[in-house]
Amino acid sequence: MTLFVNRLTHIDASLWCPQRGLTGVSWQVDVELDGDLGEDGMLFDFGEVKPWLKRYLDAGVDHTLLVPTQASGVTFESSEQDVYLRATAPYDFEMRAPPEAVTAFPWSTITPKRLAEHLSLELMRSPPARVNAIRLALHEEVIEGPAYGYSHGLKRHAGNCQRIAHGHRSRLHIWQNGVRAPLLESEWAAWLADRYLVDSADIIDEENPDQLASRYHAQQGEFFIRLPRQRSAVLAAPTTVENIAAWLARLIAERTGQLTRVQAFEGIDKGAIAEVKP
Ligand SMILES: Nc1nc2c(c(=O)[nH]1)N=C([C@H](O)[C@H](O)COP(=O)(O)OP(=O)(O)OP(=O)(O)O)CN2
Repeated sequence: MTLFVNRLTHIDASLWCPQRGLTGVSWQVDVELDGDLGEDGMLFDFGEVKPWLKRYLDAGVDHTLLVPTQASGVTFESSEQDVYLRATAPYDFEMRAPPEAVTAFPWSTITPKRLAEHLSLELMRSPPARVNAIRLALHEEVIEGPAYGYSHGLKRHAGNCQRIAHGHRSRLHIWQNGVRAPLLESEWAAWLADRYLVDSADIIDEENPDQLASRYHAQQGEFFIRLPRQRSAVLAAPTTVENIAAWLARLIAERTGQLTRVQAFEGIDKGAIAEVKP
């Protein structure tokens, strides 16, 4: 017997991509379980499937930076105290963080399919009662229209969003004077794609003006990141989705002189709306 639950939860993370660099991802998670029925006629109570899988993902890959340690140009060092990542392609990148902020794989590239197979195997090391096979599938949300992936960290967040490089793949909706503005949506989504969004308060001095470095202390420990300034976007506030929506609405209203409303998503199905008069 096979039990399935589609879109059971989602993973929000960042990925070190040898072609694109730091990339924000959001993957919907589907699961199939093979096994035998119990006396209650169930393979595994649906009410328990979600907490079981979410607990595992939240304690693992979710809200981490996924690193393919065999990718060309990648140096990865880990100790009990912290992990250090240096990459040289497609651009110079450095990150230091507590170990739980990173998930490293001895691979040259990370794809949703390969990651799903790996997670399925790992879950099978300690399967739920009566389950004899686990198959996860990870896929991007189907988005008609513009979408962009970004990475960030929220140092004041009490949970895993404090991690300096986790990300999301998000829709972007823009209205001007009450009318959807698809051209602006495409332009701004393209500009935002694969950027690192940073609070100006967390930026530290860099000898090289082309580089941007950010350092902060949060509940989980010390975080540091450095990347080219042109791969970043600087906000004068923490990079919550509320502040991202307000920042974008203000920028677009100023540049176009029109009443602008922005619905910014943080990953799948949630976000914030801000409206700014020029
Ligand atoms: N009001 C806000 N709350 C939170 C924000 C925010 O911008 N505004 N941001 C975050 C984090 O950035 C985080 O990445 C959001 O992740 P989320 O998917 O909400 O995390 P959870 O695992 O807690 O949520 P699930 O729906 O359970 O996956 C947090 N809060």
